[in-house]
Order: sequence, then C-alpha cells, then structure tokens
Amino acid sequence: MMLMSTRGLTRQFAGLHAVEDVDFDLPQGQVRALIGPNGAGKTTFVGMLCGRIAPTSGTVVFDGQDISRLAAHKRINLGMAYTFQITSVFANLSVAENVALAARRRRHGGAVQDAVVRALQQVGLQDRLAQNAGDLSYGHQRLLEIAMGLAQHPRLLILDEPTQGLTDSEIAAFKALVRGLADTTTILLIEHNMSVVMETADVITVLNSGRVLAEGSPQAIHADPAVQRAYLGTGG
Ligand SMILES: Nc1ncnc2c1ncn2[C@@H]1O[C@H](COP(=O)(O)OP(=O)(O)OP(=O)(O)O)[C@@H](O)[C@H]1O
Repeated sequence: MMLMSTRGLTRQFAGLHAVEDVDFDLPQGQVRALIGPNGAGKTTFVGMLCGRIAPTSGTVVFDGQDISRLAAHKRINLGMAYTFQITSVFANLSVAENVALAARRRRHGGAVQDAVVRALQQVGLQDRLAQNAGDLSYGHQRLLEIAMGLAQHPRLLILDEPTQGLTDSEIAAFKALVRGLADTTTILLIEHNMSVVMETADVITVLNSGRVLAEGSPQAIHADPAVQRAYLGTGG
C-alpha cells in the first residue's frame, strides 16, 4: 500500500520551477532517501508534503486521502511527523519536557509519559531526560528532534538532513537508529551524506532541477551514469 503519493506536483517561484511535475510513491514500511544537488528542489518538495509550502499544481495523497490543501497541523494529526531544524527545540525546557510537548500533539494522559520514555530510549537520550535541552551538544539536540518526532508515533517520519553537523560516531548511531525504526515506521530521509543514504535507504529518489532524475535501489542509483553526472561526481 502507498502511504504517500504525489501526482504532477509542481511549485514555481517567480517563473522558476523549483519542483516540476513530480510523481512520487512511498510504500508503507519503506526507508526512502531523497537526494540531489543543492537547489534540486528537495526542501520545496518536502515542504509541499508537510503543508508548509502550497503547490502551484498537482496533488499530495496520504493514506488514500487527498491532503493537497490540508493545513500542516492537520497533516500532523494524520500521522506525519517531520524534523527540520533545531529551532523546534525549546532550549529552556528539559529534554523530557520537549519530547512531552511533541507527544501531546497526538496523545493524552499517561500515554504521553510512555511515549516520552520510549522515544528517548530509541534515540539513546534516556539518561539526559532532566537536562536542559539548550545544554545538549549539537548532535544530541538533533537526536532530541528525532525523539520529538518519534513521540508522535508517526506513520511517516520525515527527516531533513538529520546527520548534518553530527560527529562520525553520532552518524554511526544514527544509521543504527534508522535501521531499527525501519520495522515500524515509514521514513523519508533528505540526506547529503552518501554513506548514510547507501546504508539505510531501501530506495533512493534523485531530484535534479526540480524533476525526478532517477529512482531505485542504492546499488542501482550508485551505478547510474546520469546520477553520477548530476550528483555523485560533484563531490556529494
Ligand atoms: N521562497 C523561494 N523563493 C524563490 N526561490 C526559491 C524559494 N525557495 C526555493 N527557491 C528556489 O527553488 C529551487 C529549489 O530550492 P530547494 O531549497 O527546494 O532545493 P534543495 O534541493 O532543498 O537545495 P539544498 O540541498 O541546497 O537545500 C532553488 O533554485 C531555490 O533557489
């Protein structure tokens, strides 16, 4: 079953086609990576999935429902969670309080605390739950963001450049985290780090100049000459 699909999804900015006519299908249970050179349209595309950016034309369907015009918060209620930047973390609240705020978007009562504990365990921050979020290292703040997404028990978790700024050991832990989540959560990962993409994704979609350039297994994408020309060959 397709958890999320787009048809003809397009966004123009003053005549520039940031995303152009994208047909995209994400089956339930898959880890999908979205890659492409700078300016390829990744952020714009995901912004339209989440409801942060309105499409110029085309449709977005989530779990069989046309959500093309649904407000972002209502998409969260349907089971989409996304982490963008650390700006969503409240520095003066504890780690646990931050995760509880996120959990309350979809749960109530005792279920909130259960979700907090579980999400912090999943990302390995369970020993830091009382610490102020602002005192965490950068890498731990990124993990906290992921915990905030997981605490919503999403059906689709969208991670935008989750390993940017992480240390090598944090990146290794992140790869293990994604592999562990893959059984229960559909994941869409926007990622520049090719080792993360190659080791975690079931399928990779490559965007270039707003269009889908290629889609396939990590091996197939790695071997695709058009992808190498557009992206892999340019130091990505
Ligand atoms: N609000 C905007 N107004 C005008 N142009 C925009 C706007 N947002 C994005 N663009 C343009 O749309 C194109 C796609 O940008 P987008 O940020 O989606 O690419 P990206 O693949 O996410 O890039 P990066 O990897 O650098 O984040 C770029 O040419 C960008 O300059």
